[in-house]
Amino acid sequence: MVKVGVVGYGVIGQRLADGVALQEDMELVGVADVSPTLAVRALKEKGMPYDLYIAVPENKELFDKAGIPVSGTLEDLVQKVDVILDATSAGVGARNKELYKKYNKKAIFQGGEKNDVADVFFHGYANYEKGLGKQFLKLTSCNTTGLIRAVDCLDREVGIEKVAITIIRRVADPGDYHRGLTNALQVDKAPNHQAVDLMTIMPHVDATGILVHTPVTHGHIITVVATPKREIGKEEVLKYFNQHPRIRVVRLADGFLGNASLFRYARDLGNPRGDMYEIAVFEETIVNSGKDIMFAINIPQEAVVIPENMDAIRAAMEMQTDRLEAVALTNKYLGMGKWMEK
Ligand SMILES: NC(=O)c1ccc[n+]([C@@H]2O[C@H](COP(=O)([O-])OP(=O)(O)OC[C@H]3O[C@@H](n4cnc5c(N)ncnc54)[C@H](O)[C@@H]3O)[C@@H](O)[C@H]2O)c1
Repeated sequence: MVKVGVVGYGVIGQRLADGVALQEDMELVGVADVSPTLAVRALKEKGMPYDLYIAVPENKELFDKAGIPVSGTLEDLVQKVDVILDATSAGVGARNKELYKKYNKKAIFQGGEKNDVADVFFHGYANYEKGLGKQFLKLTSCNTTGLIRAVDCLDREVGIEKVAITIIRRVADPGDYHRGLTNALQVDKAPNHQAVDLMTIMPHVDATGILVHTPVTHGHIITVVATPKREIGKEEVLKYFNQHPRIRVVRLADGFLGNASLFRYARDLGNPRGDMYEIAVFEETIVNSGKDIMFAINIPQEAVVIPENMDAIRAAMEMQTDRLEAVALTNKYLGMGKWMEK
């Protein structure tokens, strides 16, 4: 039985571990990672089918806190195995190599490492013989692995002289956050800073909230549940919003279905860059919940703060001492509230 260790229990490492466990002539001694990642937590929840070793011993406390049993350090694992499958984040394998060398163990690195990490750049079908007996092998990347399978298949049958390829590459794996938000939402801890900031400016209002990042660029949407000091209905709320030159009430029924409709409308208006200084309230979202009132607003993030910046100049420079006079001037010069003109 060849004893194998998997270092880096991420997207590839988890699958490598499962793969080794299925080989009847190999024994998976364990897997190693640096911290209680979600994959490591899932390993624990599955009942620790594989022993876990930690690559950064100082992080032991994090594993203890998460109740994840640890069988030793990466160095312990390396000593127990014949060969390591290193599936750590690109570039880390080259550093780990020193440890594998120290104990004279063989290691196989993944596509993210530089080619010079290994003695041979390896593909099971195309150059198996080149890997024979070598200490360090490096696998091809996912695309290259598949590509070579196909080209090698034909090459062995008929001979191939030339290939030209186009790669349409997926940008991230499911669940990845490190390449930005791709098909993913990201939740922040509560209270969100907007609620805290609101209380700084309006200390008489108790505010809290949750923020979820979403991979879109044309504006934020905020839902607000407000508890008024006296009962207030939709009509009254609408009346106040309708009177405000920096708040535009729009209707779903008119085609304002969300942030993108407003962005397009701003472009149709000929606004530079599709900017909108005003927020929009979606009329059909205004609803009572008991004595609370709830509604959704659109925030055009690129331009919405411009008017308040103009106001700040007015205040700082004491251009106007009266608030309404100041904001009215800002609004006038920015051409705000045109939609209110009948
Ligand atoms: N994701 C893919 O589709 C894919 C396909 C083929 C090849 N690869 C290659 O596989 C390798 C791993 O990629 P991945 O997508 O699995 O990455 P990943 O980020 O999902 O996993 C890497 C894991 O290594 C751990 N790690 C980081 N430093 C470590 C250290 N010093 N010791 C132990 N563990 C450590 C991380 O915590 C993480 O769990 C890279 O070389 C990558 O280029 C990835």
